[in-house]
Amino acid sequence: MAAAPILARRIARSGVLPLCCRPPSWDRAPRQPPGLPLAPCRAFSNNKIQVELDESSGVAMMKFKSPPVNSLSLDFLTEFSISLEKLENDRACRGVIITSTIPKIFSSGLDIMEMCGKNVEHYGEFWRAVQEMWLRLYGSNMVTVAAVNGSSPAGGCLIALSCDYRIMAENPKFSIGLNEAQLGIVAPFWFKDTFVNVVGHRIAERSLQLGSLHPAPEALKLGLVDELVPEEKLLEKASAVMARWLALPDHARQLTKSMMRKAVLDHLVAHREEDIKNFINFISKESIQKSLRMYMEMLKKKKS
Ligand SMILES: CCCCC/C=C\C/C=C\C=C\CC(=O)SCCNC(=O)CCNC(=O)[C@H](O)C(C)(C)COP(=O)(O)OP(=O)(O)OC[C@H]1O[C@@H](n2cnc3c(N)ncnc32)[C@H](O)[C@@H]1OP(=O)(O)O
Repeated sequence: MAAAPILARRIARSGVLPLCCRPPSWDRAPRQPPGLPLAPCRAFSNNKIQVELDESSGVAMMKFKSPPVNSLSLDFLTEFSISLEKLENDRACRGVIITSTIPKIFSSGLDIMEMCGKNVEHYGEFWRAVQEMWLRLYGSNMVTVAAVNGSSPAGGCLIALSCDYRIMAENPKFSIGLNEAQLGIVAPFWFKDTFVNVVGHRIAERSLQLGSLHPAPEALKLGLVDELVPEEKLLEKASAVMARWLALPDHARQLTKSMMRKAVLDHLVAHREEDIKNFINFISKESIQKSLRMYMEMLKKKKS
C-alpha cells in the first residue's frame, strides 16, 4: 500500500499537521524525574487520536478523542491511518488496543456531514480515506483488539469488526451494528464481507437488510463481539486477551491472519477506483442526499 504520498497531499490540504512535522513525537511522553529508570513507554498524540506504546509489552493503546461522538471525518481518518502506519512500522509494537475517551461512544461511524452537500472531488477523497483506513486496519500485521466502550454504529462497527478480537462493555444501552439501511444507504461490499467473516452469512444478511443496531448482550449472542465485561474491567480484559495472542510466534499468527483475510482485502485493492466511482455516483444522487439530510434532522430532533 503506497499511501504515503496520498496521505501527505491530503494532510497538506486538510491542515492537519503530519506527525513527522510535529515536535519529535516520541519525545512527548512524560519526562521522568532524574534518577529514576526511564519508563519504557512512548506516546504520540494528534488532534483526534492519542497513542501510547508500552515498549516492554509491545502493546499500544490507541484512544479516539474526537468529541462529541468520534465521527470518522476526513481528518480523523487521516490521523487514524497515519497512527496505524507509525505503529505498523515500529518494530517495538506488536499489538494495538483500540478504545475511546468519549463516555458512552466508541465511534458514531462515518461523519455524515462529509457525505452531504459536498462536491465530487471531496466525496472521492473522503471515500479513498475510508478505504485506506480499512485496508490498514484489516490488513494489519499487529494483533488488534477493540475495547468497545460505547455505541458503535456503521463505520464504528466496521472498525471493531476489522480487529482480531472485540470486547464490549456489558451495558445494554450500548449498541453496535451496520445500520446503513436505516439511513437509506447501502453498506459497501467490503463492509459486508468483513461482517460476514465475523458473524456468518445468514446473520449478516438479516442484520444488514434491517440495518440493525444490536444491544451489547444481543451482539454477543450473534458473535458480533467476542465477550462482554463490566466497563471498568474493559481495558484490563483487553490487555489480558492481547497477552494471550502475543504469546504466539508473530510469523505464524501473521501468516494465518493474512491467509484468512487476503481474499477480502485483495477484492477491494483490485476494485478500489471502481468502488470510489460507485460511492460518488451513489452519494451524489438527490434521493440519497435527501435521506441523509432527513437522518441528520432526525438525530437533532431526538435531542430536543
Ligand atoms: C450500490 C452501490 C453502493 C455504494 C455504497 C456506497 C456507500 C455507502 C456509504 C456510506 C456508508 C456509511 C457508513 C456510516 O458510518 S454512516 C454513519 C452512521 N452513523 C450513525 O447512524 C450514527 C448516528 N448517531 C447516533 O446514533 C448518535 O449520535 C450516537 C448514538 C452516536 C450518540 O448519541 P448521543 O445522544 O450521545 O449524541 P447526539 O446528540 O445524537 O449527537 C451529538 C452530535 O453529533 C452529531 N452526530 C452524531 N453522529 C454523527 C455522524 N455519524 N456524523 C456526523 N455527525 C454526527 C449529532 O448530529 C449531534 O450534533 P449536534 O446536534 O450537537 O450539532
